[in-house]
Amino acid sequence: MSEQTGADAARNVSADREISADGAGDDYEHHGGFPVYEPVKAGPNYGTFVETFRRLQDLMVSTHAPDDVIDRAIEQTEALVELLAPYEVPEGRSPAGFNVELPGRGSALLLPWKIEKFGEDGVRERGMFRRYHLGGNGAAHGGTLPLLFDDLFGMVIHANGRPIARTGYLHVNYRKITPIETELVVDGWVDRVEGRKAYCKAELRDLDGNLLADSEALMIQLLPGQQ
Ligand SMILES: CCCCCCCC(=O)SCCNC(=O)CCNC(=O)[C@H](O)C(C)(C)COP(=O)(O)OP(=O)(O)OC[C@H]1O[C@@H](n2cnc3c(N)ncnc32)[C@H](O)[C@@H]1OP(=O)(O)O
Repeated sequence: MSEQTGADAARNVSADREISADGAGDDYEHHGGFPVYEPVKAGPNYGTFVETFRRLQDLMVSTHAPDDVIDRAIEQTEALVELLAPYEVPEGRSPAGFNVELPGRGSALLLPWKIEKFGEDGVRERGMFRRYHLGGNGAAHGGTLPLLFDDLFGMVIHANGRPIARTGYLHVNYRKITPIETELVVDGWVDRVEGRKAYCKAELRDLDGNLLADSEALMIQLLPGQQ
């Protein structure tokens, strides 16, 4: 059995399919009208940076601080904005989203889940919905599940060796309450392919194997030039 972790496998697949900056030697149809991205490697403390912000996001929605504390928080946040703003870069040049060994690949937008398996037969991720993702009464906000599934399906397409695709539709069945702050597992795979259309499926389960939600999506391969 391979000792490769899911993140290793994801990194290796990306490296195998790495393409030169001008796209030379690459089947252009592989990436439709997408620019050619070179993965941007995160520095050693980037994961801590993102995790600290995630903690801040949790606190943003779970505190009721006095006005003077809010005033100090504004000051300190403004100082952070001033610190980071000079380093703003165009799409594709930030480590956010490119680092498969980090939860949510290092993007604060994505759910902080880690890749456990990354193969042609599917992708598995493990993680939690956090306080930031609360909908009501202990359950994850219903809008956060499509985010998890949609990003997973993008990975499923990549892991399956298919050209870049966009989501045509995404359907979610909410079967049971999805709790926050509880470790969960999601599995996604390509169910069938019809030309440009890949029909994908996914299941979100708790660690007792209970099905919390499942999803089906149509991922449509981009044509050359399609954004
Ligand atoms: C860096 C990696 C990015 C990874 C992306 C991650 C996933 C995402 O979140 S993508 C963002 C969300 N999705 C979008 O914004 C997509 C917006 N839509 C589009 O851009 C276009 O509709 C696009 C490109 C998907 C397809 O357009 P187009 O090439 O004109 O395809 P079109 O001819 O209409 O449809 C192709 C086939 O799919 C079918 N189809 C298209 N949409 C649907 C739908 N919603 N339901 C059912 N079938 C559909 C069509 O009927 C057609 O089938 P057939 O070939 O059998 O006749």
